[in-house]
Amino acid sequence: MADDQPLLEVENLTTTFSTDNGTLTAVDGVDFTVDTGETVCIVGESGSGKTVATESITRIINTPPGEIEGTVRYKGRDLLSMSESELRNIRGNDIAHIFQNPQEAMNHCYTVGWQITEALQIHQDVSDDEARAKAVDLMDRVGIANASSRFDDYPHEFSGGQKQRVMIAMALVGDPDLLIADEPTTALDVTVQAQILKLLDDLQEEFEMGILFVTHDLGVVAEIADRIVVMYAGKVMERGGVLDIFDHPAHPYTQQLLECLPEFGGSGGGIPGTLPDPHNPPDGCRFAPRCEYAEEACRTGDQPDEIEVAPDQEVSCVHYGPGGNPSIVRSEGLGPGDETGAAGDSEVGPADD
Ligand SMILES: Nc1ncnc2c1ncn2[C@@H]1O[C@H](COP(=O)(O)OP(=O)(O)OP(=O)(O)O)[C@@H](O)[C@H]1O
Ligand code: NI
Repeated sequence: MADDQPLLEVENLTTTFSTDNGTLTAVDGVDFTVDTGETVCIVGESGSGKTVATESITRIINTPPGEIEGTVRYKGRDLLSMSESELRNIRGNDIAHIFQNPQEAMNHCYTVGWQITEALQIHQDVSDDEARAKAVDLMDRVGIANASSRFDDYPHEFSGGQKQRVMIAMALVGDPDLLIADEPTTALDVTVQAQILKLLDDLQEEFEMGILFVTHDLGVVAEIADRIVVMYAGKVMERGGVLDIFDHPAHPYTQQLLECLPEFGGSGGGIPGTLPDPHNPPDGCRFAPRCEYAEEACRTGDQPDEIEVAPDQEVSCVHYGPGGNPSIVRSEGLGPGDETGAAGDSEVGPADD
């Protein structure tokens, strides 16, 4: 792999579904990259297209009714034009997924150890004894205490956090270079959530994985992200390094997401209003109907091209574009020194490590 080539490179990804009410565009021309060893978080409200975008990468969404277009390169190889059998080889081995509900992903009728062993033997030609030893080792590495004695326990004998640890162990069997994690801690209580995030962070270092992490929770993002991609209604609104986005969010949507956080003086509630109908999105910026700064220019044409507003920080907003006046948005946005609590000195701010 060339040094300058990202581990994962997604270009103009567009995923549509045919429904009884016509065609719905869940992901609409999205670009992003993930490098080895970095964590990229896709954030946005429910229905933004985060899951569909990540599940389009390895084509685990059903087509039909879905249809995926664009380019998805993994180590330079285009996954979208790959045969199903080649792709099956990539899934699990090179790219692993973990999901929100470990409950649903597990088989209740088999022991946890058996399930990890089974996953191992799909990927590696190892004897039963070797597979068992490796499974116990993996259980140990994901922090399951007394792994060898827990091997023959059934899923219901594990707590929610332990089940997610088991799912992570199963994801690691093929020694993946990219881990796609879709809200893996959302179903867990806050303490367990923090433990799982720490585990992923440790494993990332150990296994040198890139992580593509989906969440609607900016508190989680602050903990783990290197870079953030903010999605809204199938489009990318803003992207940048986590410190930059928390310190000086440029898009009004990003600003509002941050302002909702209790740590930033918000109520913890959501942004007023709802997402547009994905069958019939509005002209112009998708967020314009809910944006307090929206002007006529925001409601015409397509989603604005992304403009660089700081090194490696880009925003899709008319106010930053040609003829726009960024101070309209910036002046009332969160920024360093803002009295409601700038990211830099708030507890939710990302730890710089
Ligand atoms: N199989 C499907 N058929 C039709 N529409 C779908 C399908 N899967 C997803 N969608 C639609 O695509 C859009 C994006 O959904 P997606 O699940 O990606 O959102 P999300 O950002 O992951 O939200 P959440 O935070 O709730 O998980 C939504 O409007 C959703 O209803
Ligand atoms: Ni989702």
